[in-house]
Amino acid sequence: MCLHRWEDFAILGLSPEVRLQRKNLLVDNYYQTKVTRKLLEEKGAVYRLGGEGMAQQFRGTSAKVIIIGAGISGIAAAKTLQDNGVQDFIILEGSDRIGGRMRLVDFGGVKIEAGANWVHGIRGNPVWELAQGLDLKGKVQDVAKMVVRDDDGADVTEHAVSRFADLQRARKHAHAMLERKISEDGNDTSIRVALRLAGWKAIAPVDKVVEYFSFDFQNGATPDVTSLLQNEDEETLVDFDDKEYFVTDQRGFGFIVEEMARTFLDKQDPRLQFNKCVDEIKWSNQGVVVRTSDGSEYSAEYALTTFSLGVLQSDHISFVPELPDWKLEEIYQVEMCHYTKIFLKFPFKFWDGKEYIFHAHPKRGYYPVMQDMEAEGCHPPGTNILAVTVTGEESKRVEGLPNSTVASEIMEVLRNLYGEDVPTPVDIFVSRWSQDPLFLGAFTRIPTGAFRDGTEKYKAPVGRLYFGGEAFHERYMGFVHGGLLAGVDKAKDILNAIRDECPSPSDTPDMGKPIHTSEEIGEVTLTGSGHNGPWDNILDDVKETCCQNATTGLGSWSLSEPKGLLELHPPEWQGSPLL
Ligand SMILES: Cc1cc2nc3c(=O)[nH]c(=O)nc-3n(C[C@H](O)[C@H](O)[C@H](O)COP(=O)(O)OP(=O)(O)OC[C@H]3O[C@@H](n4cnc5c(N)ncnc54)[C@H](O)[C@@H]3O)c2cc1C
Repeated sequence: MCLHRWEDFAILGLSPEVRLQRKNLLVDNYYQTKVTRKLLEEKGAVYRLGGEGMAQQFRGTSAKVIIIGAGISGIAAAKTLQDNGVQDFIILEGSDRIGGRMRLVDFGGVKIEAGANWVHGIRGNPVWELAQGLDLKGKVQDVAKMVVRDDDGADVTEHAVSRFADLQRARKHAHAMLERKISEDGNDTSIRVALRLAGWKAIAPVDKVVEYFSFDFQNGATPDVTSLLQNEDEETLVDFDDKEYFVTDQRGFGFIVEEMARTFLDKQDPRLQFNKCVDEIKWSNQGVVVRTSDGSEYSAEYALTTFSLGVLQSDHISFVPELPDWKLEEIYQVEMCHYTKIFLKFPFKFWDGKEYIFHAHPKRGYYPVMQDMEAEGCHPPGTNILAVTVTGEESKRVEGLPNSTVASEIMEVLRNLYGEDVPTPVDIFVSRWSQDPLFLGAFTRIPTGAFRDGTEKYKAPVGRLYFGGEAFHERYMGFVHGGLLAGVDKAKDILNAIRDECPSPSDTPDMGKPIHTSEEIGEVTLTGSGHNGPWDNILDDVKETCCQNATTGLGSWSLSEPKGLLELHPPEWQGSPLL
């Protein structure tokens, strides 16, 4: 950290009793952190977080960086910091596990995925590389292995296949329209408008389910409210490929996050703290103070949130001061979609042995997509589990119902499709992401007209508070790979900011001459309020820290203690250990 102004010192541990005075100073960052931690953790010293009038009486833990959330984004961010020499971070996770929206659940004798299940796009997808590295079992889905049944159970697959082809043609027209719009005015419209102009109408139940599978099942929302400019480009398809790998590995999709964490976090690593639900974030240009619902406080020079967009848009977190208008505008122009996965266990299997069973119901989106969980390459025969997905408004409705009602609604559908002999399920699981306060929805989606001004502001931090998580990846929003890459990118932004604080002498022409002598660096004077009371101990701590620095090769610091003043004479400039 370069200390330029008097206020900058406040973050180091200022209190009315302690003064840290500046004299042309450039202090080793590692050293400062240690002193600050000692002041705060061991002595419980009260200090002010400086800057913009944000005075804060603080009792808590401090670190260089706080990461909020231990989903794939938070864990990837922490690993990126660690790999680049920043080990002084704390991860605060509201639940008692890592993985976030990658969650394995015991159900009906096997383990099923309550959240993310597919690696979307294989070639070049970093998530695929991680999955391959762990030999994660699963299968590339083959949508051709489908059956489409109308609400009376009649097999209408042939007709549906021709309508899939019609929709594909309409999408090509829509894509041409998208290119034209980009080159002409850049004005957005909905996918619905583009499809209609291309001659596609979804009136018949078969058309509705064909369209549903092509859009809602992927985006979690209808074409009516989905951006043509942002969605029809389908970056994931373009950058990777159209293969979809359905993970059935009994270690779970989230195993990739667990394994990533294992590479840099010890089993009981105190840097990863569970059941720490953040409810307040104070931010400024000097640092961040985070409060959790159990009353604990954490301060850091930088913080990264990886909340889902649903959480960010809720009133569960208070930002102090309120986020600026430009940031709120960016956050509220995108939306959290709703996506519910339902698993039913039956005493025996009675449904079509196809990967996908589509239900063409007059009401669009009414239990429309089912999956045989013992199709080839999935779970073993005899598992007798059927998966059903609902999205959007239906998802919200279904998540508000008790399991018994959801089961009866699905039973009615199944008895229409397969006859009255269909047995009653022995168990049911309904994911309820939209009702879980740690998620409040499934994933981010982009409505029509979002990002008219580009995504720069969306990506930007406020003060020293950075925004990660899948919602903040400009290309792969909504996906596991978006979460992963957003975590890595934001951690790199923080690393860059740390580097910019204390550029090494060689690359800071504006610092004038290289800093090499203690005289040029200056000195820090820590003045106690006398030699009685706790400040004696703090001075001892400072001495101890300096000695530690010396033994860890960070340079030797000379100490003198004339008349209640402790003068620290920095050693020859070594560069930050973080760089
Ligand atoms: C049903 C469903 C199906 C999906 N299917 C796929 C799929 O097949 N393929 C795909 O690529 N993507 C899919 N996704 C999206 C994918 O799961 C996410 O994009 C990805 O997991 C997001 O990771 P993240 O780290 O950004 O966020 P999260 O996984 O949400 O991690 C954020 C973490 O923050 C924690 N947290 C939240 N609030 C607080 C708080 N106040 N204090 C402290 N901690 C807090 C949460 O507990 C969580 O652990 C699906 C999502 C859902 C819900």
